[in-house]
Amino acid sequence: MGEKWVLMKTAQTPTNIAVIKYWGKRDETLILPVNDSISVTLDPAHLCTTTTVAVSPAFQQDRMWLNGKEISLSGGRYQNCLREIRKRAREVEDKERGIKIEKKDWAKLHLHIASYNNFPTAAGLASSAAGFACLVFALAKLMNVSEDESQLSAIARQGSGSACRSLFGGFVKWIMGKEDDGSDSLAVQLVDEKHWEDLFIIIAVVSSRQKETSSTSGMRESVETSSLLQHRAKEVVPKRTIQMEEAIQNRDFASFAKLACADSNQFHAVCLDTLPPIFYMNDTSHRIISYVEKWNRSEGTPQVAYTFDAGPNAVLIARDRKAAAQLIQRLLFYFPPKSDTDLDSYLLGDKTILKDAGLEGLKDVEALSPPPENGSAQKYPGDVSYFICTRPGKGPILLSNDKLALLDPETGLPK
Ligand SMILES: Nc1ncnc2c1ncn2[C@@H]1O[C@H](COP(=O)(O)OP(=O)(O)OP(=O)(O)O)[C@@H](O)[C@H]1O
Ligand SMILES: C[C@@](O)(CCOP(=O)(O)OP(=O)(O)O)CC(=O)O
Repeated sequence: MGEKWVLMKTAQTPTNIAVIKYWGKRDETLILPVNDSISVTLDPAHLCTTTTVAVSPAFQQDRMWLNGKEISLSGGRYQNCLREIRKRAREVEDKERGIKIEKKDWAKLHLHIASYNNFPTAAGLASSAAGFACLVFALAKLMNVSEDESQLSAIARQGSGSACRSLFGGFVKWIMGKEDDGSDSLAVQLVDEKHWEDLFIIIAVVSSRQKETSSTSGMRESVETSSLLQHRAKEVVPKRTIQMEEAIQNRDFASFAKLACADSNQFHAVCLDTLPPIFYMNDTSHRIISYVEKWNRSEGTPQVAYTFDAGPNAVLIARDRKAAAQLIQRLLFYFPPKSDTDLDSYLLGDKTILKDAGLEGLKDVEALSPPPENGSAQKYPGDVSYFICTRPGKGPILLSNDKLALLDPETGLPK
């Protein structure tokens, strides 16, 4: 194989947000969780990772570029994913270009990987989830791997636990599994993204700075010190998971919202029960919870569910477009943009909701009246960096348009 050909594949993979949280491992290396978790996949049109993987006999070593900068692949998580996917590589032939890679060649061939997140990395928007899922999915396609998405999810899991749930669209369950080798700890799709089309999701990005305690070290400390975590994993989550699956199957928003909010709150209670305590939410997060709770109570039935991962950003899931329009009015009333920010850069993603809410420009935002359910009309301009409007979305896809590849087809280096 003295030739200089480059063979590549590009994939796009969504992020996901857990509505029943994964928090705590029973095996740190294999990344095996202490409980099942359930997530909703977010529309990749608004939040996604794109990854191009390439192989060539000319490459001297495995290399990776993340958001344009070269990063090291020496970490155990990258190495575990690369090893597991290489083990499953099969023969690949491109007759037109006269390229043939035998199964045994993969052990010697090196890879180039370029990845781009269209949202802030390590800001609590699950970049590691989309990132590792995309890496494993793209490599599986390049290497003609025959394993299905669930089996691939068990490899992505070894990059980052939550990544296993990004191999599917819609609602996804990560089954914790029982085996010591992790072979039964994998993701399955509960329903696809068309099952519950009414849902609308608004993310309040409260801070896009990198967080102080990573999920990995935070959950390790919780496992070591929180007795609430033990109770949650043994007694609470098993029942809650069954109820959540039922709520999703029946599109029962009231139960869904009750369970999702309770689970987010319990996860943050576990963080507080950790020694030393971990604070992921801030005053803005707490305010959002309180506004949503008041509004839901005043309506008699939940309009919106909230959930927070290991950071202050709020993920708000509205029961339908009408509720989402009312929600955005409320959010923009309390958290208007700073005077130098225009509405177009303050609200990203699916902007159509602005029209539903009668908000065409900043003048309309300024004219919003205080939500009737809340006694206080105090506003907090600047406390939210921006909003992202999105919906439940589809799983990973292969991009066939070569123009979207992140590596140069001749050199295999970033474009
Ligand atoms: N596109 C990507 N491809 C491969 N790895 C990625 C990608 N994006 C992020 N990562 C990895 O994930 C790490 C960030 O993970 P981290 O858990 O700290 O943040 P996050 O996933 O954005 O937030 P959270 O998991 O709390 O929601 C990065 O340092 C990098 O190693
Ligand atoms: C709060 C969470 O987002 C935690 C995610 O943790 P990670 O999957 O980022 O952790 P590692 O497995 O150590 O990489 C809840 C969830 O996504 O279920």
